[in-house]
Amino acid sequence: MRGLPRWVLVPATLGALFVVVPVVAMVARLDVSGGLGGIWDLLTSPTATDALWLSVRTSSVATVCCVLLGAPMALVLARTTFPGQRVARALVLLPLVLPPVVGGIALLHTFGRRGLIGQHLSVLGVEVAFTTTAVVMAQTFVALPFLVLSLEGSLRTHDARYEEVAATLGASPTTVLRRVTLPLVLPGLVSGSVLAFARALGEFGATITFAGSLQGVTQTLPLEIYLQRSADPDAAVALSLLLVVVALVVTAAVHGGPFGREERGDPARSADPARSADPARSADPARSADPAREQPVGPASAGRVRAPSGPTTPDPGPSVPAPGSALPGAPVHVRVRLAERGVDVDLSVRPGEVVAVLGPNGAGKSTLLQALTGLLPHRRSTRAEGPLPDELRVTIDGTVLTDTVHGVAVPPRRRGVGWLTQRPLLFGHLDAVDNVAFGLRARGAPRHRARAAARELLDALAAGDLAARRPHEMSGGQAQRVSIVRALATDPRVLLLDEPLASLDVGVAQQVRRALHDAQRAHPRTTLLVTHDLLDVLLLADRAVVLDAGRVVEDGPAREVLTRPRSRFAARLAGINLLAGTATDDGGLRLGGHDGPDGGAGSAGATGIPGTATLTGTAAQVVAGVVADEAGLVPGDRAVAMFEPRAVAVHRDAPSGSPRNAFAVTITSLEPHGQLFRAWGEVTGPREVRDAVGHLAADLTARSVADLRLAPGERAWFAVKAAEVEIYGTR
Ligand SMILES: Nc1ncnc2c1ncn2[C@@H]1O[C@H](COP(=O)(O)OP(=O)(O)OP(=O)(O)O)[C@@H](O)[C@H]1O
Repeated sequence: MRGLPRWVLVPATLGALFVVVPVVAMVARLDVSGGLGGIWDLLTSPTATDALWLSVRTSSVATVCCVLLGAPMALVLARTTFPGQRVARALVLLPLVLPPVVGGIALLHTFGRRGLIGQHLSVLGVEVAFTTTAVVMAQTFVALPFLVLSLEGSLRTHDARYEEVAATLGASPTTVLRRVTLPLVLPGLVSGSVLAFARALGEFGATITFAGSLQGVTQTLPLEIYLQRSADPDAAVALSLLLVVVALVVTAAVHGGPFGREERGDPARSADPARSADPARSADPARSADPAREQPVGPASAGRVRAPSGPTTPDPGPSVPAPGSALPGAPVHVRVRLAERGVDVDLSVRPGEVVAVLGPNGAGKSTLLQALTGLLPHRRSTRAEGPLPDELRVTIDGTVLTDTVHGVAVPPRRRGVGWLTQRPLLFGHLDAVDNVAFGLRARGAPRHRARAAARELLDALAAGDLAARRPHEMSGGQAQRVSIVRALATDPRVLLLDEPLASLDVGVAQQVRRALHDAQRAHPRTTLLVTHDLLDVLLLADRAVVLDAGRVVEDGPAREVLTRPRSRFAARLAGINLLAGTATDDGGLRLGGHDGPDGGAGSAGATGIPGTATLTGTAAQVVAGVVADEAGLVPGDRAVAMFEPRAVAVHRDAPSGSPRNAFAVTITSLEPHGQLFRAWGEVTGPREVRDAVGHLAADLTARSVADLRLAPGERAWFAVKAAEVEIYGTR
């Protein structure tokens, strides 16, 4: 009863009684005066055994027909979209709402001697109506929706990305269906089959209408019960009981068996690091951007790593070159212009380069990666769409993999692109070895060789102890490590990492980061890494690209982007305050005046005192600072002013005295930051100033927080000396 209100028991009990009492009443009605022998004679009479045997046979065949027809129907309904899909689903489920007798009439008009199809079959000497085949057809007609509904529901609750990952590992659509989709939804398929069998077993109306009632041919148990009702009511009750027992045995056997507990083999619920996730951690870059929270990763095990086998020759032998003797990865060029998603990005990546793709939610990072995997739904673009039609173009190592203008679309399995997501997406019905071997087998390697190679790779990447474990027996971090090995096993030319550490605890993330770091050192691959974590950028990336609103707003060497950010997102990630504006003629920064650091609007009037202005948050727009030597700024150039949170002094009242840059703020959050507290304040004042400054961070001691009585929602002033402000150009 945990979590449930007690009153629920009342309707639940009533419902159970509503089902059970009539069955009990029927049993009570049984005439046992002549002893059990009399009942036994009734049940074993030739008509009864014929009917039972026919029912079991036809229901079994009908169930097989339901699986053969219904499983593809469920797949199409759950995994595709097409015009009229709702109508199609309604039609498929029609037999659920139709009285069975109507179904029988419909079948008769289709397959009867003078029916739509039956008349042609008749010519060929094939009669369907009033045969055992007609019984199976009637049962299939009424039972099919049960299987489709059950399986479609199961498919929809399972993440389709398991199948997408399998495709990127090299599996053909049929292999994905056979080795991933069906095992994934097997419990749903079995439940659907049981439902279909039970429905077929009890079928009456359609059968009697379409197949008639001929003993041994079409007279199933429900028909026999109906006929006995007037001839011998006791026999009808005994046979009814028999039907109940058969239905109960079948249902109990399946539900109590290996498929009864769905979660046992359900990878969607296993090894999901999201279980231990701290959502706030990945949502706010500033929170995770604290290098003090983790120790740097060392290349300790890089030299031990051995190479994964090639995609078509899964020989587990070759060693990876020592770190430094970089195998050049493949050069990548990707162009994504999708009006629907507001994304317009053109990116080239050098061979072996690791590019961190940064940006706020909805910036277009996943879209960029999807374009590379070949999983982004698209259609061929035409010039008729306008001057800038949607366009996807992907080349890897000079080979065009996607080109919507020329209609090129190489499927994910032939791209040589490895894809790692936030969830490990390990296949729950396979152990770690078989998960890693999956890609090799999909490329034709014999099972024993693929497994041997997988074992060696797991050992090489320090995950050998997990070899025999299924995903639900692993922690989130262990599953993610196995997932990395699986992605590397097919030796992808390009590796796409879509926040693979985002849901992991700090310590676990460190292990997984180490695994990635070691693998990259041992065998450099061209890599795109989507992350919100400063450490990922610092330790894994050569270059950082910042996206905002579907555009590249910053692109440069990773360390430079973090130490000299030009976009607000990168500044926030790096824990730096960044203000955008234009250079003044005396070394200051006039806020706003151009599109802002991330392309946002902003234009400030020039009423401040250049160079030494105090920002009141209401009227002044010029920030005083020190212009970087190499900036070479001329007045009017786009520029940013940068200062560290620890350089910010916090006051409750407007500061006076020496000239300072001062900002009126409303405190939005306070969070621990190492030994200090970091206060975030939203700048108040005219829109131009708010656009140019946004949020500012200030670091202060716990004592200062207490003395100032700072709390979210309180007003305060953030002040920074001009000497602490660095000004440099943005283009
Ligand atoms: N299937 C889709 N159909 C239509 N638009 C989509 C779809 N998926 C994403 N978008 C839109 O495309 C834009 C880019 O989304 P995308 O998922 O690439 O962003 P992201 O940077 O990866 O965000 P996040 O950090 O939240 O994952 C967003 O405006 C989003 O709403």
